[in-house]
Amino acid sequence: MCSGGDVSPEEKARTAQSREIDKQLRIEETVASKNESSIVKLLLLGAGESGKSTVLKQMKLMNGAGFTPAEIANYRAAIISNIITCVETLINAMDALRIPYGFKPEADHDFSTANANLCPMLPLVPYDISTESIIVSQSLPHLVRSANTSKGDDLETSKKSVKEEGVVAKADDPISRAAECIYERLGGSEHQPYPPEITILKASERMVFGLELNASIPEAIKYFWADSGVQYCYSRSNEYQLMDCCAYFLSDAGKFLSSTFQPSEMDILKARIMTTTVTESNFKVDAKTTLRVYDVGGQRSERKKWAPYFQDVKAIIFLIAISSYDQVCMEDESMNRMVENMNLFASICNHPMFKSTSMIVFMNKIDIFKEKLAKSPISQCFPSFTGENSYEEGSAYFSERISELNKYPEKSIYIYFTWATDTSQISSVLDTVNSILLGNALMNLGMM
Ligand SMILES: Nc1nc2c(ncn2[C@@H]2O[C@H](COP(=O)(O)OP(=O)(O)OP(=O)(O)O)[C@@H](O)[C@H]2O)c(=O)[nH]1
Ligand SMILES: [Mg+2]
Repeated sequence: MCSGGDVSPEEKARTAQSREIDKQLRIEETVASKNESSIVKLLLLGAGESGKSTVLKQMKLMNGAGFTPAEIANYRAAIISNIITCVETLINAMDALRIPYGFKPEADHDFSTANANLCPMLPLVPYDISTESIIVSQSLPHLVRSANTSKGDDLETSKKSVKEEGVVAKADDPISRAAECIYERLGGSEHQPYPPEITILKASERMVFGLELNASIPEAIKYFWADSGVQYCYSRSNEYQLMDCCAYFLSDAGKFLSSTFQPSEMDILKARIMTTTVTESNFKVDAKTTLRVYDVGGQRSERKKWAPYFQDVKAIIFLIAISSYDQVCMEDESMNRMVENMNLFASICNHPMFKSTSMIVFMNKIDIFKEKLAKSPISQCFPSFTGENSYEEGSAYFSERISELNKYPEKSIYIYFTWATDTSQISSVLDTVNSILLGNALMNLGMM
């Protein structure tokens, strides 16, 4: 046994070395634990098609990550699929809404003229608002989606539940009635004299259409999209389920369907792929901090996958398509999309796990919202809206409706109006969000 004084120089060196290693390990542990705590976890939540994956794409672009060749190829296939789906949807909607090809909504469609010239089977009563409901219920009953859409129900609106508040009625005006009269007179869906281009599209099997890209298809789509009846049908797209990228892709289908086509960043931002798996993306924002972003599927069937990601969340960006106020849900046609958004937001915002989680709301798709306001009054679906149908008043109304859902007075809700497919608009919003999330230290890093 050696006493303290008898320690050999080798022994001393080994002890010193061992101490040094222990010290080093402690330093590494501290650094590791510091690294761990610098992961900022952010969830992108919201109903289907609200724009979550589009915001994630923008974050990737802003971070300089771009898209890999495999991703680009995947988006090219998605764009072809989006085009096919949009054409199929519109063809079906033309029959469902009873609109003939070539229909011109801007023509003189005075109801009495329409009766006299196009619909001899109908009684020749002059158009009069007081007889409107009788005429509609006798001749066009299927245009009225449900009993509570009739005009006499206005007095009842204050008693309606949240779900009933967002009732989306089918168009019921002289133009839609004139379209239907002509459609019926031409033989309904069975005997319509479809133009040859439409016949090509109707006859194309989905797979053949998608894979072979038959040379006549792009020309047929060009003709189809230019058709005034199809354009009128498109203007009523809130009455059925149509992708928001429809006009972007169909207006230049020839380019997108060409075999040499390579999608640009904008094409990829516009492409729609429904999310069915939760994805995790990490963005290094500085030497110590990583932003970990989770993108989830927003359709009802996808929401059961959300809960496992709720632990230790620093912030939630909740997306709401503000343009969806006059649309119904894809998964439940009796539910207004905006009402669905509000219910979903309330359940997330007031979840006990998110009592002190920063809640950032993106009221998204303001570009579509602005366009819609001109023809679709907010008050038709939200009778408590009594303002002017302007962007300022409409956005203030929905912003207030969202804010008042928060039941935690100590928690702030940050609301932004976004256009997720516009890189410069969303970048400036994300920069502001950056300062909320990470503080000034992480500003000017070109990422959140
Ligand atoms: N015009 C316009 N289109 C948008 C905007 N934001 C998203 N879109 C489009 O809306 C469609 C749906 O967007 P996604 O990002 O896939 O929606 P999501 O919330 O991820 O949908 P799920 O994955 O089903 O939950 C895509 O075609 C987008 O290009 C916007 O601000 N304006
Ligand atoms: Mg998605």
